[in-house]
Amino acid sequence: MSDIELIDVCKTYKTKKQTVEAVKDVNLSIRSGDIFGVIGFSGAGKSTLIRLLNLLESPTSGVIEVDGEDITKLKGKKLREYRQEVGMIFQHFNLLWSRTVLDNVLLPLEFSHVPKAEREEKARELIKLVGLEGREHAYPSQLSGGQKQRVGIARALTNDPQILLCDEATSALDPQTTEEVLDLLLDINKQLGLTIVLITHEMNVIRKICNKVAVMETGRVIETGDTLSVFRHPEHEVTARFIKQDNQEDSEENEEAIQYLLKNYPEGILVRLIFEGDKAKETVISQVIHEYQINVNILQASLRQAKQSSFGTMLVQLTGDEATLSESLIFFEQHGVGVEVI
Ligand SMILES: Nc1ncnc2c1ncn2[C@@H]1O[C@H](COP(=O)(O)OP(=O)(O)OP(=O)(O)O)[C@@H](O)[C@H]1O
Repeated sequence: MSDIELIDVCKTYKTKKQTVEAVKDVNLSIRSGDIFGVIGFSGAGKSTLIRLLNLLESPTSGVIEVDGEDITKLKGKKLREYRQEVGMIFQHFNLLWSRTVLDNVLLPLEFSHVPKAEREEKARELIKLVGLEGREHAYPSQLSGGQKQRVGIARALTNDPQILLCDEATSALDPQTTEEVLDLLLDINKQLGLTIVLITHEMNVIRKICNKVAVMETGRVIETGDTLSVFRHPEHEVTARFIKQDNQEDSEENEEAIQYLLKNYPEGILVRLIFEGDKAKETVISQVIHEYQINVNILQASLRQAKQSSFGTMLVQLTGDEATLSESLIFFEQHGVGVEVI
């Protein structure tokens, strides 16, 4: 078990020149087994939040409870025990370059005085779990970025943590490798029942593996909820910007293509429809054609994979008289289809 509850958490840094409210009035509920993503632009307060969770920092005010216990009050043995329950992986891996894969994974086990035979067995088991069997004696410099992060993950799991914190863990990796590392994190979440809290500035990371998301801006959480519903109905402009960035990175539906479509399909309106799952869209579109005197011209369609489900976007040209077009847009929304007029 590892439910995490942040209640009115604030962290203020005071320097000679200024006071920075890095984390401000944050309330979050992270359930055991969640993959909880925190997204925000640089300076939003993500790293501070993660440092509060692993107690590298303590809050200026507020409470952080893990399974009902206020961790900010922990001292001595209890504090050490809590720290063991929390594993962490980093953007730049933080491996020791003079040690082999095996020795890097062994290090935390040496610190916690696990008997020699036992620690070697444990390290080898974890190296296998992360898919690096056979590379035990390689040095970090001989590994690819994805392999280095796998070592980071194995090392983070040595003390059987309940919580894994990921600090921009895929930001230094190419898209293909990012995909592989995210798959591994999903696997670990499922196999070991770990709660994962990750911070990122990449919305595709959130979409692919997080079931919950919180969006931060200037220290505050401005939006939070199930990933799918946040993607379908972003309430805040910052969230919409992150989603747009994700759409543009992964599909050809970029600004240039839209300009081309607007120029070549000047009649009526150009609309982006957002469907959850892949099933209902044909039905809704044929209902619209049937009920309203409009034409629907499908220009582009894509299906995006999210953790809990898939969701699709479709770029369509709708032509007909203005009042009927407006009614048809309302019909789409009433049938659970997101509508964005371009
Ligand atoms: N130790 C510190 N002393 C003073 N100010 C700090 C300290 N740590 C962070 N800050 C300030 O707090 C704010 C939030 O920083 P934080 O690093 O948590 O944001 P972030 O979202 O993680 O951004 P980035 O992705 O750039 O690290 C920033 O204005 C930062 O300058």
